[in-house]
Amino acid sequence: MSHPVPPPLLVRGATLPDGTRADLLLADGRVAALDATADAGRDDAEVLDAEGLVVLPGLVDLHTHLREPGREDAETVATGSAAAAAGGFTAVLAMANTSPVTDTAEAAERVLDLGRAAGLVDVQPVGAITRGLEGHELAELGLMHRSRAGVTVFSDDGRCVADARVMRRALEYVKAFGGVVAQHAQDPDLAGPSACCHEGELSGRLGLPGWPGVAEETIVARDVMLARHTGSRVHVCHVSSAGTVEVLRWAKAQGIEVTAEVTPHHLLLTTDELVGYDPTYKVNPPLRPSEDVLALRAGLADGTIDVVATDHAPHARHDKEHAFADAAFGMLGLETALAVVATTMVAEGPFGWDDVARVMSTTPARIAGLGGHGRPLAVGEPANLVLVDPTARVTVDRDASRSMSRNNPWHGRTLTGAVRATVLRGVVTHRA
Ligand SMILES: NC(=O)N[C@@H](CC(=O)O)C(=O)O
Ligand SMILES: [Zn+2]
Ligand SMILES: [Zn+2]
Repeated sequence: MSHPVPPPLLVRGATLPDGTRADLLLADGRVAALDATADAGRDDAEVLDAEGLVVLPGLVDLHTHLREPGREDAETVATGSAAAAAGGFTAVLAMANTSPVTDTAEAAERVLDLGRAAGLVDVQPVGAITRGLEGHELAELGLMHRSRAGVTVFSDDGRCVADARVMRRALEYVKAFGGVVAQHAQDPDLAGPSACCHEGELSGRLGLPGWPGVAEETIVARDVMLARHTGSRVHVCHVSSAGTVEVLRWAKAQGIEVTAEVTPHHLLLTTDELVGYDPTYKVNPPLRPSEDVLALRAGLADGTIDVVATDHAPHARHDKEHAFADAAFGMLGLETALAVVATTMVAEGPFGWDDVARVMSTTPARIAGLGGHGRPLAVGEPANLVLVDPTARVTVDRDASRSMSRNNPWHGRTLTGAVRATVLRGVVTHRA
């Protein structure tokens, strides 16, 4: 595909993640100059005033549900890409639980092409681990990897690969080409088919069937041992419990190849949200008590949890607006992720912006093997970046979303930090 060459862009007066100030000249899709006088001799450059703004490498989301094909009433690749760009992302991994499931090379290439047609972020398909997400027969892992889509991340997300033998085979298979198996850790026997929130005192009071953190922890414990046994890489999706953080800490100390993500909602929201039975807060894994939230923040701060991933999960009104027990699981996340991380980990936490760049760009790009993303802001690197106003206070309005769906748990909340511009290969994909 041929792209028109974007005009040169001068990002003036930005603060780099390490706190230093610089001008960045972007030309031919790359960082052409980076210093205090980058504008010298480039009168043709369009100027982006970045005074007071932090510049980060474009964000990379390891866990996005774009719903196309199959549920274009909830989201399309185009609307999800627009939401991603508005959230500061330049690349997203599109989960495989679409209809049909992304379990063939053709299906993966179709998602890749839809992403290219939308043109706002790089959409990298995740391949299913098993055919139809059924948990039994391995999908075409090798063919998906060798296809134009170059799939390296495989996940049955939405469902847990409960059969240890299947998980072992998947790990062995992807090892040959350096792939990674991303697990939705939820033991179906321990969690039960109707579980819809955290199992605890509150679920009893509300009369809702719950599932305990141990249903996640036992799967993660099993999977890290399978990763050790096979010498392959496992990634744990949306960690929600303190016990899982302990398992991960132990596994990493052993040198086991495991990485893990936490979602913005699990970093800030707790079971307290459930008292009003609002299905917006129904999500898998469920919101947990504040002890878990604090352990997740500590795990992210000390590197036990590697990345923040959104698990952006749009749902149409007719799937979400039901009694709590009957509503779909999942909540939006792309447009608010950076602000939630800025609020919980920077404004009220131990993170610098270099840490944000690490957990939302550099490390997710490395886990997914996305060469052109998560690169340092340096001369010669692809011009993928986001400009952030670090002190802006923004009250979230779900109706201002680019997503087609409205299941936004942050509606009406005021967060610190706002995305002002997103740039993909030198082209502005979002400006606010
Ligand atoms: N997180 C959710 O509650 N739902 C996700 C599936 C998933 O991430 O497990 C979805 O596809 O809607
Ligand atoms: Zn999941
Ligand atoms: Zn998910």
